Amino acid sequence: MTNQNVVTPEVINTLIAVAASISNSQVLPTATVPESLALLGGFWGFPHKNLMKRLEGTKVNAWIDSMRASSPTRVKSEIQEKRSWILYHPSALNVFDQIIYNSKGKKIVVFLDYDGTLSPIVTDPDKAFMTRKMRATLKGIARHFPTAIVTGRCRDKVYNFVKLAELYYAGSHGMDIKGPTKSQSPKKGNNKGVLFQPASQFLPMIDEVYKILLEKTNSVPGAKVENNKFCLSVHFRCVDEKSWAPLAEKVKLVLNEYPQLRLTQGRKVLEIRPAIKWDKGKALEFLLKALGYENSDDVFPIYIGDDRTDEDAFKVLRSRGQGIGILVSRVPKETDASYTLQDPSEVEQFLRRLVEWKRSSTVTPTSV
Ligand SMILES: O=P(O)(O)OC[C@H]1O[C@H](O[C@H]2O[C@H](CO)[C@@H](O)[C@H](O)[C@H]2O)[C@H](O)[C@@H](O)[C@@H]1O
Repeated sequence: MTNQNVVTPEVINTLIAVAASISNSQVLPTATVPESLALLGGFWGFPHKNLMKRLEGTKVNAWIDSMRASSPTRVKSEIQEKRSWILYHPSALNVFDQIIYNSKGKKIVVFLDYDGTLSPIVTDPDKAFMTRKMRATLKGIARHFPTAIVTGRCRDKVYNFVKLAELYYAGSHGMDIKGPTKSQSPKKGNNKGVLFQPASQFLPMIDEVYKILLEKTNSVPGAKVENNKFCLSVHFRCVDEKSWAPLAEKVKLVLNEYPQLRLTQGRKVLEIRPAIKWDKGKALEFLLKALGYENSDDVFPIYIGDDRTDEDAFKVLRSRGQGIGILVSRVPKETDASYTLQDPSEVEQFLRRLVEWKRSSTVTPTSV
């Protein structure tokens, strides 16, 4: 039995909380789903996993359908469907006490995606700032728990947004890992030296492809190519939908010359990365090992993320039967996460509760 299935007296509270969250759930706006979504045959917003596999290397039309589905803001939602999704993936805020109960006696380790989790999705990727409140909460989290940011972004860039030296950073979808440069708890081991770059041999190739993509896409208004060091992002959030197909075609043509690279999708972004067996899930495992929890039952990892790439980490937690995955989403999506939060402000609330709980449960010796 995994932690996620433990039946305790608190389960009763959980069920009450879930029932409350269902009765509070709002009816989502009526559908404006592109027809292509229906063709994808899967759940709203997330094309079915098997289908996604088939999409890699197939016709550009399939990619376009998937591009349309990559950042759904409105879904065809029957109240019943939304309710059943909430039932299977309750709000982590509503089941907070249950989560704490399940973590009893274990060391909580916190893993956080950046875009869409700690910062809201904005049109300009260079302006995806966290709020001051989020930063203060994150500082509190890092004071009490080992904490890592796991992101598709370049590690240096995400560091410039977060600016907290006490965290672990796993950039480029986990292909660029670095430990804290400042320790919050010097007594508890020192992982400052942790540095892992499993795709370092791809650096020259990524730089080369970056330059080619810049040149090939500059005729597409709104397209933006971002160099994330070991990965590249081709953003189409600001591209007219009519130009999505030509843009995807250009990217695919370039990648045909580079079979060592693969193309995946995030939220209105095409992502190019080395075709190695490394992802956010592997980064999570690597970090747990670095922290001394490789084969330990005494750890309770909490991973919060909003993107398809975060599913690799949710899957790892499920297969280890440890900790919990929390998906950040307002709409039902196919996911391996156990719980949900609606947006970065709910993520901040959840993290703040974690800090408050830790503070109140830490016994401070009274002076005589
Ligand atoms: O793993 P993540 O931290 O979620 O990073 C994934 C991508 O995030 C960024 O793009 C996304 O956020 C942008 C800012 O809100 C938004 O404009 C864009 O449409 C989103 O896809 C980042 O810019 C990418 O390089 C990352 O791959």
